[in-house]
Amino acid sequence: MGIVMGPNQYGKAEVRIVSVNRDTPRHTIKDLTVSTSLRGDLDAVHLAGDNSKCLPTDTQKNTIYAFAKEAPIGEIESFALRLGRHFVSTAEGISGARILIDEYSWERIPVGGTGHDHSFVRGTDEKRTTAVTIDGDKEYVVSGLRDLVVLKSTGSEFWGYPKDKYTTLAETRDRILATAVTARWRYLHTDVDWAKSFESIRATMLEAFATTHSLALQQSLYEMGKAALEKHPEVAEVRLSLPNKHHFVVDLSFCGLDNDNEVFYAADRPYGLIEGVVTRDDVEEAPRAWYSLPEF
Ligand SMILES: O=c1[nH]c(=O)c2[nH]c(=O)[nH]c2[nH]1
Repeated sequence: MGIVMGPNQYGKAEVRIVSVNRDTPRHTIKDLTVSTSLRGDLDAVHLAGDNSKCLPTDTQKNTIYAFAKEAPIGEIESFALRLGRHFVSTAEGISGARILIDEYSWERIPVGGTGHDHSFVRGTDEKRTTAVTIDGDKEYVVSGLRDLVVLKSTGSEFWGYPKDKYTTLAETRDRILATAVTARWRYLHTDVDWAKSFESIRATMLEAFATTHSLALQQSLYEMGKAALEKHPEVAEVRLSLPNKHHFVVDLSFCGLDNDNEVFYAADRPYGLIEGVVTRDDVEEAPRAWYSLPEF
């Protein structure tokens, strides 16, 4: 019997970077959290502490900052591909890289018609995300979003489920349906207008959430993924993680009042967690694209 080193990766996690484009007096900003992970011939550092092929995580961090200065960051997918390709092509023994980026939204402070030139207000909590994986000569881009909070005040039912001696939930033909969408979708190639594709997939999933008369959050999940795939041939699969943000009708009978789905108690936990993969049935699976990704 022997003991061997299994799969591993290493890098700098959660590098915070804010980049200001000052080319004109009307500045633009990018606010990102970037994580790098390198993979490859790393037995020596694990087995013997031999660092000769261990590009320091500190250098990885510096590379992120330098790359942001050497050329415009652009879309997060392009920046992640630039970084990943750099590490794999220049670092000895490194054959793979995973670059994770979360982008935070800033909006111009609404001063004058088009907003202030260099003053911004943090947008919503929603993050745009990408996870780029380079594995030898293969490249995978999985983009998405997190914390997109949505709610339907009607158009949602939940009934017809099995009952047993532990069941207390009442069937409902009308309830609030609310969730914070985490979605990631895998692109089939890298020849993509990343910003346009992101905006359209987001809008398509929102429309599907709104227009689906939901008999279960699971059904809404499927409809959201399906709508995105139908409209976006460049996408192979969509993975969704949807916490069911329960809203309970408050019993106002103690003071003789009816409550016709007007006053709710918004519970923060526990919550149902509805997760699923919506995929084309004619594409190859890509487990490497998803390996060790948060939430999936
Ligand atoms: O849309 C729902 N799906 C469930 O699986 C579930 N379970 C539950 O208690 N409420 C709900 N709602």
